[in-house]
Amino acid sequence: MEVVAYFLHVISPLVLSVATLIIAVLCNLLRHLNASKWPVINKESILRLLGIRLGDIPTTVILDSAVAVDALVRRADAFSDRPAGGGATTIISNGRLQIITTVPYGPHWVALRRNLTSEAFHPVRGLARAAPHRARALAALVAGIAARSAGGGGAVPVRECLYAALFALNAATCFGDGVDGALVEAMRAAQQEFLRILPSFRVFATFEKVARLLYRDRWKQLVHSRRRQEELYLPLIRGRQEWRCTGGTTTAAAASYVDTLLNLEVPDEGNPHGRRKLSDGEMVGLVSEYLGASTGTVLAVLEWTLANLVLRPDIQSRLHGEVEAAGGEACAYLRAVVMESLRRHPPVPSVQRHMSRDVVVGSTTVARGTLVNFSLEEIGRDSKIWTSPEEFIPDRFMPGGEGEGVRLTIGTKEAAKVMMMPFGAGRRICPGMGYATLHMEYFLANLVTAFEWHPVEGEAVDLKADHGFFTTMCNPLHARVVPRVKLA
Ligand code: HEM
Repeated sequence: MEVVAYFLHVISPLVLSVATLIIAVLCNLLRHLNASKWPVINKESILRLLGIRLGDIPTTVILDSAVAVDALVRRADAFSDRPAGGGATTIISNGRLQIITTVPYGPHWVALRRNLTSEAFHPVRGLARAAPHRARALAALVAGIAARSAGGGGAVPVRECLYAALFALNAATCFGDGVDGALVEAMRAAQQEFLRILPSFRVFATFEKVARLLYRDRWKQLVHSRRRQEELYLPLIRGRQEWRCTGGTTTAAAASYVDTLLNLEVPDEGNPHGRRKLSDGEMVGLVSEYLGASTGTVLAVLEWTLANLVLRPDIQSRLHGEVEAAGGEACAYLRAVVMESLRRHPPVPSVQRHMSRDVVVGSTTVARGTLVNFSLEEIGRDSKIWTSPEEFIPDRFMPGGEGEGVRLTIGTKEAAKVMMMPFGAGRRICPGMGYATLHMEYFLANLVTAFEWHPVEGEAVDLKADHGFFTTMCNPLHARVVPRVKLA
């Protein structure tokens, strides 16, 4: 028996590996002789044959909203950790440096998250603090679109315009006033590139050392993009720190996210009762998380919404009328349009939890070590809940509609009537929900007030999705934009 066990555990994998390599070499040789008949053998297929799946963890997928709520909200004690290796900062530091998204549930997470929600995203103080930055970003956006529209005839690259405006706004709430425009632009370019390549770093989530050997170029890219962030963010963080040390004072009303991070103390891992300041590496990661999450998500929702408005002039014209009539007050139809966009095109298509123990979900037991993937996209398009779920129908969120009164903050009391969860649920629900909702409504209301949005002649609006780090339009929206009033 022992001989058999030895063969199974030691010899057979070796034999299998050598055999696989021989097959790979033979296949590739034969491909050169008859290219159409033989499969391409590359690094990924050899690893698959060897049974190694880098970045892959046993996964259970949840598509049902009731099961999702039961797990994320009612069983929050077991569903509060994400899988390791989710962010570049964490991967590159081998888990030593953590950001809000990656830190395991516990006192460190509480400190980081509370800092964000009680300061930068405080529902009154934080959002009021962002108001002047928001107004400036809108003015620049409207002027930029008007210039690109060339009086109503030109095709406006909508994503490009939105990206510049939203990033400038978030850079201002992050670093405070007075960051040089060229530097903001360099940060935007670096962050956009970083988000583009981020999904490919998933291979480092498991067997990191092996993955680093096999994917050397990808690792170099990861290191390079992280260095670039350090080059760009650290001087600004240090500048803010020096300014404070030399007597610069920040009133609560003017504090930036970086100011709150400089004040913050987190639990000291080496000293059970001690607290410590954040390191440079942690701050760079947290700033990158803030800029990436606050820009990429809102940008995606606004672009999807405008695309739907271009395709549906009736909805656009009603939205314009209702926003004008509301005269700056809350507008139910505006809220309905944003809700429908979040339902139909959630920028974060799924949320993950990592199980640290066996747990029963629905009728199955999910084993320790499993990754549970909750599909927010499928939940928002569940035909058992929504009529014609693929259609863009904001009216479903108006009085009498099937989505009337749907709430996005899901506590145990609301758990029974959950129909969508674009911001996730449970303890790790998105902390940026209020900030994002305010900005989506603010920019959308102003963009339909300032312009009419039309298709570009000869160019179809394509609603195909690109499932990158955020779900965005595969083909960025171009629109013919006509100013409604003569802009000064
Ligand atoms: C339309 C806008 C947004 C959408 C749809 C969205 C969606 C999400 C989702 C689905 C999650 C995962 C929740 C879970 O695991 O249950 C999340 C987490 C998170 N979001 Fe957002 N988000 C948005 C805007 C923002 C903004 C503006 C920020 C600002 C920095 C932000 C920062 C974060 C952070 C830090 C987390 C991790 C929270 C934690 O682990 O405790 N998000 N978001």
